[in-house]
Amino acid sequence: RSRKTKGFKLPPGPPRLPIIGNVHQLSIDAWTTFTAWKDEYGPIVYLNLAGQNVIVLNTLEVASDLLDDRAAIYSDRPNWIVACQMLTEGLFMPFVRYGETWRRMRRAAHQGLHQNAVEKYKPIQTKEATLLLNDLLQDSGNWVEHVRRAGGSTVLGVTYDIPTLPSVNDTELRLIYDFTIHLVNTAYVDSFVVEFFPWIRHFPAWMMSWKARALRWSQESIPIFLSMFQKVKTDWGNGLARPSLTGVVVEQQAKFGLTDKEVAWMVAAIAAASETMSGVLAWFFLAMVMYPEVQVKAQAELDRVVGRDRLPNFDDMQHLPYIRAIIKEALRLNPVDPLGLQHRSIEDDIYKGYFIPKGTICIANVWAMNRDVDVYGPDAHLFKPERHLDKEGNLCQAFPRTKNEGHNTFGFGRRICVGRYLANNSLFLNMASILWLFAIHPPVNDDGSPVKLTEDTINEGLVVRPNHYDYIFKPRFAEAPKIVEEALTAVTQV
Ligand code: HEM
Repeated sequence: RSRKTKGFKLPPGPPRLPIIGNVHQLSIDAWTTFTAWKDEYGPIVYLNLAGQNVIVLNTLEVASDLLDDRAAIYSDRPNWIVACQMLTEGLFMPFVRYGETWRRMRRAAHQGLHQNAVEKYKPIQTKEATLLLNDLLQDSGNWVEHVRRAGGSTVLGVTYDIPTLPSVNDTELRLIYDFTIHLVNTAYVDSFVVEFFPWIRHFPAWMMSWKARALRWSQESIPIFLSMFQKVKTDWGNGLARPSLTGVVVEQQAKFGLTDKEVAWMVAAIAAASETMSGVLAWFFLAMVMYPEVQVKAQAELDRVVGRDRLPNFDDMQHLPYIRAIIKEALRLNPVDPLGLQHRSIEDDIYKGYFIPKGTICIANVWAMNRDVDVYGPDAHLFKPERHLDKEGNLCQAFPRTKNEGHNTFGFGRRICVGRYLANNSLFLNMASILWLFAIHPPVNDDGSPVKLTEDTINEGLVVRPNHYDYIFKPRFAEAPKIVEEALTAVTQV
């Protein structure tokens, strides 16, 4: 402890046990525990996880003060032994430590995904949104697979210029999906204890079945990522590739100073983000049936602006503020990542009279911030798109420090989600098109009674989704399926 920090206390927190500290108090839905602790201990809660200092940031004020305003200190990631060191060679972008390699990756990713750069991906997003409508028309019972396919196919199209993937079981989609799920599960569940007792990692693989398994699939996945990247690089060199994120990076690879292996990992991390999109759409469907008046209002806006002779498109975006407010509300009320991604501090710090030691892991309780009654009012727990609109019905920036989003679901500071513009565009076109085409009705039991809907969650590791429900999708008007069919012919001919 330096002289500067001497005499300052750690933030308050729950009592700890010897050796393990607060480890036993963590659960799969830790955001509910953290939110309860907010009332007891305040906006910053200190935990000790078997010697590791952790702070939970429960309000936007403290999270933004530290992770945004003091980003030079709070932009590192925890040094996860399994996820970072053992399985991804320290190169999986969301886990990469704050330093030169991350800076070079981030610059390259930004170049391909900033607000203007994502314009060039709109044709891919339009095609995928139309395909999704058609899939839902043909077979709405499998809406989860269709939504997952569309999200994955969009992101893989954007990253590797891969043509539309027809099935959720397509090889590339499965690879990315399995890789991410394995990574998250191995890192957070199977090998959890290694993070707190690092010497366990040296135990032989036969004593820890996850270790052999994890090393095997990691070694199998890496060459596939490299070959997907190499294909785009070769096509780009031969003038065969269409616009893609990998293409953008390959074109300026020397400028970014990234090796082939670093680009391959960076792009794989971006492709792995596709699951987030299907999670958000799952929450959107639930909101549309739990709040039918919102659905009706959105469809009135679509009828007024788009009409019933064509599908919505990106040119309609600025004229559909209510739909855009629905996107914000879907991301706010039930964030797919209720605890964001952990940051880590690289220097001792003093904040609000508390000592925050160097190396502290910072967990942003996004769920609590997005439902904070001091920010969103007493109806913070309700799905209410109007909160993002002014009296004239135009989008307004009612919630300072949320980077014009109206929520905190894309994270903070220098590590804020680099794919957020792409994600917002895809969410817009999917939500607008689905609401244009379908009236979404709540599921019913075999005896015709309504199924009880709740906001209970399923934590899949990478994303937190609602329980599965069999919604009923009915075209809103007789000509709609024909219009979708014509639009499909047009986009698949491009
Ligand atoms: C609605 C969907 C999405 C949500 C809710 C989301 C959320 C997040 C969050 C919370 C973070 C961590 C921010 C922090 O550390 O404070 C993050 C990081 C990241 N996201 Fe997203 N994301 C989404 C979609 C995407 C998409 C579509 C892509 C790629 C095209 C993407 C690529 C990334 C990458 C590469 C990082 C790591 C950034 C870094 O560590 O510097 N995300 N995302």
